[in-house]
Amino acid sequence: MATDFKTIPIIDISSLLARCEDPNMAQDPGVCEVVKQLDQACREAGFFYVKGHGIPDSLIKEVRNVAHKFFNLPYEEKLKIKLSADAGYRGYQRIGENITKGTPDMHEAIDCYREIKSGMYGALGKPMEGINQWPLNPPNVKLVMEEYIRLCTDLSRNIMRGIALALGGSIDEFEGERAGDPFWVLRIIGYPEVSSANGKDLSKNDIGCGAHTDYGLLTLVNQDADITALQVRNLSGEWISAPPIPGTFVCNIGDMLKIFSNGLYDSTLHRVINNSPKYRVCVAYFYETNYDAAVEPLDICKQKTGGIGKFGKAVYGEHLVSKVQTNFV
Ligand SMILES: N=C(N)NCCCC[C@H](N)C(=O)O
Ligand SMILES: O=C(O)CCC(=O)C(=O)O
Ligand SMILES: [Fe+2]
Repeated sequence: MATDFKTIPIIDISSLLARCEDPNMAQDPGVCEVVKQLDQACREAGFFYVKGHGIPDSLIKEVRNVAHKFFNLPYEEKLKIKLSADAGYRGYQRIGENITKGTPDMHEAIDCYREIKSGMYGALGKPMEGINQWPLNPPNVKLVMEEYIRLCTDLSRNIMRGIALALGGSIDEFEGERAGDPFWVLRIIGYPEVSSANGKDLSKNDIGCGAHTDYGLLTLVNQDADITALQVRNLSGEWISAPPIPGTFVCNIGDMLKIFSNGLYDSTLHRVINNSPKYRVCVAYFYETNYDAAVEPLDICKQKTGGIGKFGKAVYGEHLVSKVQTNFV
């Protein structure tokens, strides 16, 4: 984030999506307009809303609906899919189990990752090996989430095509060894409401998720309507709210895109505070590079930023593992 933005822009990406399979898409005026807006949003805020994304609203709501049903179950039921290092950090974490910068977060969640078959990435992949622990109750979670992940993956790939053009690259800049085989992460998150009964007190700000950046390329946030809780930090340190807007996802840039773009785009700090009297659900989908991608500034981005690489090479899988290994109590 390079500016004191006060609001988060809304970008209608329908004309980008309509041309995404066209090899001459970069010449299309409608695509050019979306690309221009993406570039501005990524430079200024690192956050934007996408509308015209094509994912059915019924599925977006169903995803949050099954999440509410799961979090409403008794603790013993939720513990049946408890997260552990042995399960590849997949599964359910209770409120306070996730830690951000040393402070327990006031959220519970189910973490899911693209599956890694045993030995697939050698020692690099080992900590994340495991199969996802989908709840059996409510019964349709796996089915709904797998369909949702499929659509979010397609959508993200297409947004990344627009971002590739925005950076002055070719449309397939983030294909192949970079992100042709994207690793994805799904976090199904619940933030308790404000009430003295669960230890939350109106007079203090309990942090649902402390200030952090996301780890990969792009995040798609599907948040409950009517509760404003997500906040994004601008250059002077003010927290700008990202309220839910019907028909949109909140979309933000992760650490790997910051490196690829040589800092032209930043992975903006954000946090979550649910000060409402209602339990809040958010389902965050993270589109990441190939698990074993070696990420370094793109030449086209170095040229735009003084010619010198500002970041060394990072291996995405190492970055992810260093995070998950310190994220839990
Ligand atoms: N995969 C992602 N981005 N997860 C976001 C969780 C952020 C909080 C985490 N404890 C942290 O400190 O990173
Ligand atoms: O709950 C939200 O709105 C965002 C959650 C988030 O930032 C994350 O899980 O990385
Ligand atoms: Fe985040």
